[in-house]
Formats: sequence, C-alpha cells, structure tokens
Amino acid sequence: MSRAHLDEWQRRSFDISSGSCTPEQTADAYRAHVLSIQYAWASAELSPAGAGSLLRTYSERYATVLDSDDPRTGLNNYAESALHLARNQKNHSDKWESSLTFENVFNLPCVQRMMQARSKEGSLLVDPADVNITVGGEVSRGDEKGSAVSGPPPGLKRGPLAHGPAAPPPRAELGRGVSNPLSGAVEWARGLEGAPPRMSLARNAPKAPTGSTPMFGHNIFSSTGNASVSQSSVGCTSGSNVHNQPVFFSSTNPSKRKNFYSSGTESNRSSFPSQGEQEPRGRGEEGVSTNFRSAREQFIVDQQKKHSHQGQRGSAANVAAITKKCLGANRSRGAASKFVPPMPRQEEEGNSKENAPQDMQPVDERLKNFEPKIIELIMSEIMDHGPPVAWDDIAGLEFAKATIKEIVVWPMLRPDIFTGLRGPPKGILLFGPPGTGKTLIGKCIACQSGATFFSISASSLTSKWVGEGEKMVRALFAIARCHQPAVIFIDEIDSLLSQRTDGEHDSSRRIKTEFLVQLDGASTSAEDRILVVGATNRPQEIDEAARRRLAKRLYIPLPEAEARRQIVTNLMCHEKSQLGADEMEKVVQGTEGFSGADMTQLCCEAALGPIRSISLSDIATISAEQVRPILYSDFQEALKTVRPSVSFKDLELYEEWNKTFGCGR
Ligand SMILES: Nc1ncnc2c1ncn2[C@@H]1O[C@H](COP(=O)(O)OP(=O)(O)OP(=O)(O)O)[C@@H](O)[C@H]1O
Ligand SMILES: [Mg+2]
Repeated sequence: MSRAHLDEWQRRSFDISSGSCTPEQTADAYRAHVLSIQYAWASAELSPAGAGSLLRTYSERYATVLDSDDPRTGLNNYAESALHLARNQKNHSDKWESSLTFENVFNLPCVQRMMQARSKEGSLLVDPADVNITVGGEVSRGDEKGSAVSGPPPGLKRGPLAHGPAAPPPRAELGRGVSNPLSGAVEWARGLEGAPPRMSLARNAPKAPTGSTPMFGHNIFSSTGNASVSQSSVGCTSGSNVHNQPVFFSSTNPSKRKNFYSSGTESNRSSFPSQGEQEPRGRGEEGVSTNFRSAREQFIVDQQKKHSHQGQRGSAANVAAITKKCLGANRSRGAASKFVPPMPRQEEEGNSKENAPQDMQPVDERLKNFEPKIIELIMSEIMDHGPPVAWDDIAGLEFAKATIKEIVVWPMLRPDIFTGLRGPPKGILLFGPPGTGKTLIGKCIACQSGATFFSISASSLTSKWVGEGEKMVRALFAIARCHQPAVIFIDEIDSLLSQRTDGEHDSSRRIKTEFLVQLDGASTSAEDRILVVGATNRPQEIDEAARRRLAKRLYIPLPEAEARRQIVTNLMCHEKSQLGADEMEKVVQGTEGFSGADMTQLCCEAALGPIRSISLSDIATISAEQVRPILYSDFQEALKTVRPSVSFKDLELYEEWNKTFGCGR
C-alpha cells in the first residue's frame, strides 16, 4: 500500500478502536477499509491471498455493525433504512404541505386547553414530553415515555442540524423553561427544518430509545429533515472520504447491502419481517428497530383499536381479514368461484333469497369433471327469452314450420308417444338465403318448445384459447343432457362445421371432431332428448360428416307472395297506414325476390315517407297525431332505394343444394 493509504488506514483504525465513533462512523470506516483493500489488490499492492483474507475480515466486521440491532453498536434499524430510502425518493407527498403552521398550532383545541390549564393551575396538565398530539385530534396522555413532541435526543445535538438556531432544552427542563408548553419543541423543530415546520407530529410516536440514538429525530420530522447522522461524520475523516466516492453500496441501505454480501443469516432476516409477519405490534413491543410504521400497518392498528373499542378485540387474523376484504383479496377467484354480476337482474332481485342456497349447490354430479369456469360460460349462453316470437310472426315457410313443430315441439311435449321409430331426429339444419327467417325460427323454438334453449354462436366456441374449444363442446353437451329436453341452436353453423381441410389449424379441427362425436353420442342414446338446430346460409361449406348428422335439412327459401303480404301486413298493423288491397297487391308484386329482411327494410323506409314530407320548420313542433299515415306512394319511393339482397345466381345454388341434400318436398 502507498504511504498515504497506510496513514489513512491507521487513522481509521485508531478511530474505530478509540470507541468514540458512532455506529455509522464505524461502519463507514470499515467500508473504507474494504475499499482500500480492493484498491490495493487491484493495483497489485497486495497479494490475492492477503487481500482475500483481509477482505473477509473487514467485510465481516462491517456486516456485524450493520446487522447489529443494538443502537449503541449497530445500525440494523428498519425505520432508518426505510427513511433513508424514502429520503432519496421524490414523491407526490413531498409537495404536501400541512395546514398546521407554527402560528396556528396555538389555535388547536388541545393546545388551547393545555395553555388554559397551565395558566389556571400554574403547572402543566401533563408533562409535555408525554403528550401525543394528533393533528386535528385530541390530546391524550401518552402511555409511554417519549413522545412526538419531546425534545430531541442528545445524540442529535452532534449532527449538522445542530446548526439550527436553538438546540432544544433537555426534556426535564422543557416544561419549566418555556412559557408555552409546546414552544420548545416547535422552536427545536424550526431549527431542524430551517423553515416553518411541516408539523408531521407523529401520531403514534415511538418510544424514545434510552441512550442517544439519532434515529429518534428522524421519525418525528421525517421526510424533509434529512437528519441523517451518517451524513454528519463529525470527527471521522474517513467517513466523509468514502461518502464522496461513488461507492457500490450504502451504509444504511439494507437491500443493497444484502445484495453485496448475500449474508442472509437468520438473524439478519428476522430484522425484516416478511409479509406474513407484518402483524401489528402493541406499542409496548415497539422497540428501536420497529419505530417505523407503514401506512398499512397504521391502518391495521387503527382497525384493531376500532374493534377493541367495540368490545371485539380483533386479533391480528381478524384485522388481516378486514384488510384483505378491503383490498378485494379474499374474493374467491378460484375455479369454484361463481360470477356474481354487480347489478342483480330485475327478475332475480325478488327471489334471490330463495335461490341463494341453490346457487351454492354443485350443479350436477355429471358435471363435476368440467371446469366450473366453462360450465359458467355455457350456462350464460342459455338464451334469455327476449321478445317472444310466435309461430304466426314467421310469415310463410309453412312446410318448415310444420316440420319443426313435428320434430321439436310435440316430441318435447309428448316424449311418451314419440318413441322408437317415431323418435325425432337429433339434428336439424336450416339453410337458405340470408334474411329469410332462420334465426327467427331459432328464437321461436326457444319460446315455443318449452325446452332448455342453448344459443351458441360458433365464435364463442372457436375463439377460445387452444384446447378450450373442445372442452366447451363437451361441456355444452353434458350440460344439455342435464337440462333435458334441450335444444342447442348454433347459428352460422358453417363457421363451426366447415369442411375439414389439411391446411387448417389443429385446434379448429379438434373442435369439429369433438362436435361430431358429441352429435353422434347424442343420437345414439335413445333416451336423450337433445336437439341440435343449426342455421346457415352457406350449406355447401358444411362438412359432409356434419351434414349426415344434421339429418333434417330444411330449406328456408325467399318468402312467397303470400308471405311477403303477411310480412307487410304484420308490420303495418302497428303503424298508421292507408294501404288499400290493390295497393298492397302492387307492393307484393313489386317485391319479387325480396327476402323477409328486405321486406322489413322496405317497410322501414316507407314509414319514413310521412316524416320526410314534413317541412323542416314544422318537424320540431308537429304532434305525433298530425303526422300523416303511410301511403302507397311511400312504398313506391322506398322501392326505388331498397333492392333485393339475394342474387338470382345465389338462389340457384340454394335450390340446387336443396334438391341434392334438402329434406323438403
Ligand atoms: N319469414 C319471415 N317472417 C317475418 N319476418 C321475417 C321473415 N324472414 C325474415 N324476417 C325478418 O328479417 C329479419 C332477419 O331475419 P333472420 O335473422 O331470421 O334471417 P336469417 O335467415 O337468420 O339470415 P342470415 O342467414 O343472414 O342469418 C327478422 O328479424 C325479421 O324481421
Ligand atoms: Mg341468422
């Protein structure tokens, strides 16, 4: 080592051995030793073996100082570490300014009372050193010695903050030496802050440690005080040297320290309670090493107090439960949890109490192998009976309606006579051009059949994560079996059961296969009363295996003239219209090739005619009765803009497919 290094080494060693150093200074000195050794080793002034041995020795000594929780010899103080971190972190609370100022502190009721009491009795009501002040709260007599507004510990006098205007009088003199019981503390605080104090008068002041410990002051005037004695380094030259260097660990930052030494001994770990260990401690238990309390801990303590006031002494577990509840952490989100909508449905509100126990019961023994999440999803797909659809609302399509009634409704109503050969098919395919009423028939079945109706969109099965689709299909059929008689309506079934190709994704292939298996399973079991109804306007894209299983394939064609008339009549009966029989006939003739949806669109357009005839100036004031009825002229106008949506070419394809695969006459 160089001469200068050796001199410095000796000075530091002397400081350490003299016993006059604070733990911070001792730690700094050891740390400087370590750096010196590293430096000497790096510049080949020390042999690797010698450097290793020295490093081990001084690292251990350094660690001993850091990890010792004896305030006279060690630094292991959780509060100090946390505050050290907090001091270096700028956050929003830094901008926070308490409304409590030096001037208005005397207006506090508690201060007023104390002043009055003192003037009346000529002595203090309570020893100011034993007063806890809650900002905006009441004065209470502290349970323990030491207080948020007591004078500073002697240790602080040595710090740089003693540059402040006046060091406070010792605690014994505080009450007598000043006219106002708090003024000494406040003056002292001003000295610390160097500005009107942010009176963060600690609500639950920790017990002042016996002996001098600089940590005490930090907790009272916390974040802006910077009363870090480690920065003071009075009388210790080594400390200041080291501080100016870009060192790779901090003397008071345990996290960095542990990273460096990885000395995760039990004793070390015990100083940093784990999540589960962070139970609130009673005041009496608070020692030097725990005088920092996080907002969460403070909340827990407050909760405990509240509960003990109510005569329910809350255990730590209770309080933890309360805390968890507040955070929503104890909401069951496991597989067995059931989704509870935040707003109860209207119809549920009335009978929710009766239903509650049922909801809690497991659904069915046969469903126990399925994930509740999937069951829940499927159950939510059970079609809500929206606006009811009657058979008469479906214009035309007499053959299709009769067949469906025969296959769906009657067997559901009289399963006893629809047995054996009379047993209904297990699958129906409704195919035809778009807008001809296939979905409408599905809705009608839902309303009229009396069966449990599952309306599954193909996308809800296919858009799931890989592997979920098959499970969904299996669960769907299992649930349907549990809720017999059941109708599974799959709209746009072509997207689910399109032809299987070599290039397609494995997962969609597996969903199709599973669906076919389930369809078969449903058809082989004679006693099952599950009907699958598929609807598509692309029947040619359906896989041939699926086609076979959907045994009754019903063509839903464009509406005939009679059906078109019925659609217009049905729609016009709710409106004010003057459409003569011959005019109606003209409308019907003029809409050849229109689908049911096109007819609806035409009526909507015609219904706007009377409104369009109103001048702009009148539209705001005209009454509903004054609006003229819908006339034939409106239909004529509407026919200029509404065109059939199905092309003749497409129609030929449907006709062709119907001739080949359809079950119509
Ligand atoms: N036969 C009909 N009787 C009465 N209204 C009909 C009829 N067909 C269609 N509509 C009207 O057209 C609208 C659309 O019908 P729907 O959704 O059932 O057609 P779709 O055959 O399912 O068409 P897509 O193949 O495009 O799904 C219905 O809401 C209804 O107002
Ligand atoms: Mg449809």
